[in-house]
Amino acid sequence: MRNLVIFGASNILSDIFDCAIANQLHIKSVVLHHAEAVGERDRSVQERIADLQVFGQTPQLLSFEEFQPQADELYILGPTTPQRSVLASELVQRFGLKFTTLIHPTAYVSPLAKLGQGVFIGANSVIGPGVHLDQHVFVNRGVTVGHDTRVGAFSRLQPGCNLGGLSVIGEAVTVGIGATLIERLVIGDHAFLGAGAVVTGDVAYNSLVVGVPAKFKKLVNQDL
Ligand SMILES: CC(=O)SCCNC(=O)CCNC(=O)[C@H](O)C(C)(C)COP(=O)(O)OP(=O)(O)OC[C@H]1O[C@@H](n2cnc3c(N)ncnc32)[C@H](O)[C@@H]1OP(=O)(O)O
Repeated sequence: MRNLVIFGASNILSDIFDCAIANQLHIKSVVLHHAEAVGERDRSVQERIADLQVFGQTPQLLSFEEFQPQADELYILGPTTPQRSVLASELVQRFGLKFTTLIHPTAYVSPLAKLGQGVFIGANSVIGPGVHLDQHVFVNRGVTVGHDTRVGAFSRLQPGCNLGGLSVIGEAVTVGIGATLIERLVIGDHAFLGAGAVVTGDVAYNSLVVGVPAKFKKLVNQDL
């Protein structure tokens, strides 16, 4: 069994656990690089780790300072930690880490798609031919990405969103839960497409769009 080390915690940590278990990986540790902010409707990383006991898994919780790479480990970033790109660069510079891809066995990834390092693909997602997911893209459950669409580094595709073909999605973009994008769009870096939006036109960088059809709401400053 290969050992998985996860950097950063969030509410989607359990999805990474789930995918690791489905891939028969041993979840060795969760490394926190900043204090966890647990809101009153959240569950803590300790509670999530406790859930794993029934599978005989007891990952260690480590601080960033305690982490030292060991032989036979696979690495992946947690999905929603602040400044994921800064964390990834630091891990590469300090330790020369390479990140694994983690794909749920129920997902379909076209053999004609390309995945960068650190890409996560959740259960029942479908990645079409000619798609390119750049490094550390996080694809949640039940997402479809149409043929030849490119998704930039550190972007997040939330559950059940559907992306048409031939689009170019920037870096650190969030596509909200259940959003739909028609084909041939250009979405700027750090844009946020709200839950359930139907996006029928290009979106400028740092813009939040919401609604059906999606309209500009405000500027956002997403730091993924
Ligand atoms: C497994 C999981 O749980 S994964 C979870 C994944 N989660 C998501 O995808 C959620 C995505 N988040 C959203 O869609 C949020 O509503 C956000 C990020 C767009 C809200 O952004 P905020 O900056 O907090 O905006 P705020 O809530 O103040 O709303 C601003 C305005 O936009 C409207 N608005 C916010 N979200 C939406 C939406 N999805 N669709 C339509 N209108 C919306 C609000 O009603 C408000 O309108 P008003 O100005 O007329 O009052």
